[in-house]
Amino acid sequence: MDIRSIIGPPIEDVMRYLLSSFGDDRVAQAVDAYRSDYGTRGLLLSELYPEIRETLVGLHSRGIRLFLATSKRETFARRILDNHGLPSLFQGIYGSVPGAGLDHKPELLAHILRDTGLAAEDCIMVGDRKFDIVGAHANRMHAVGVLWGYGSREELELAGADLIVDAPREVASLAG
Ligand SMILES: O=C(O)COP(=O)(O)O
Repeated sequence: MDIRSIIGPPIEDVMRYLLSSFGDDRVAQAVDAYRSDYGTRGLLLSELYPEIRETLVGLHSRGIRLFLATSKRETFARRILDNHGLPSLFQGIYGSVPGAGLDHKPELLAHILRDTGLAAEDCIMVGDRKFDIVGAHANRMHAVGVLWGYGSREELELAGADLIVDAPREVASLAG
C-alpha cells in the first residue's frame, strides 16, 4: 500500500481508516503504539524539504509572522522544530493537545485566530492537503496549496485552493 495518500489527517482518522479493512476497531491502541514509536524515534527522522529553511528565514526577516498549524501533537511538532533549530522563527506553534478538540484544521485554525487575535483576512494558510484548504476556508482565511507535500494538484484544486504553488520561493513572493 502506498501510504502517502493517507498522510495529513489526524492520526486517529488515519488509524481508523487503516484498521477498517481488517474489521478491527482498536483505534486508540493503534494510536498509542504509533505515538510511542513516533515520539521516541519517528520524529527524529523528519527532514526539511528543499528551500524550506531559507524561505522561513526570509519571511521571518521581513517581519512576516509565522505560525505552525499541524494536526500532529503540539509536543512532537515542537521537538521536530527544535531538531532543525527553527522554533525562534515562529510566533506560535499550534498542534493537537490531548482532550482539547484541536485535531482537525477547522477547529485548530479557529483556535489560533482566537488565541492570537489575528484577523482571518490578514492570514494565509499554506498546506499540502485538502484538509488545510478546507480548514482555512472554514475560517475565511486565504488558502495556498503546495505541491511538494502529500497532496496532488487535483486534490488541492477540488478543495478550492485560492492558489497552488510548486516551490517554497513562490510562497515567499506572496507574503507582505
Ligand atoms: O503530519 C501529520 O501527521 C499531520 O499533517 P499536518 O502537519 O499537515 O497537519
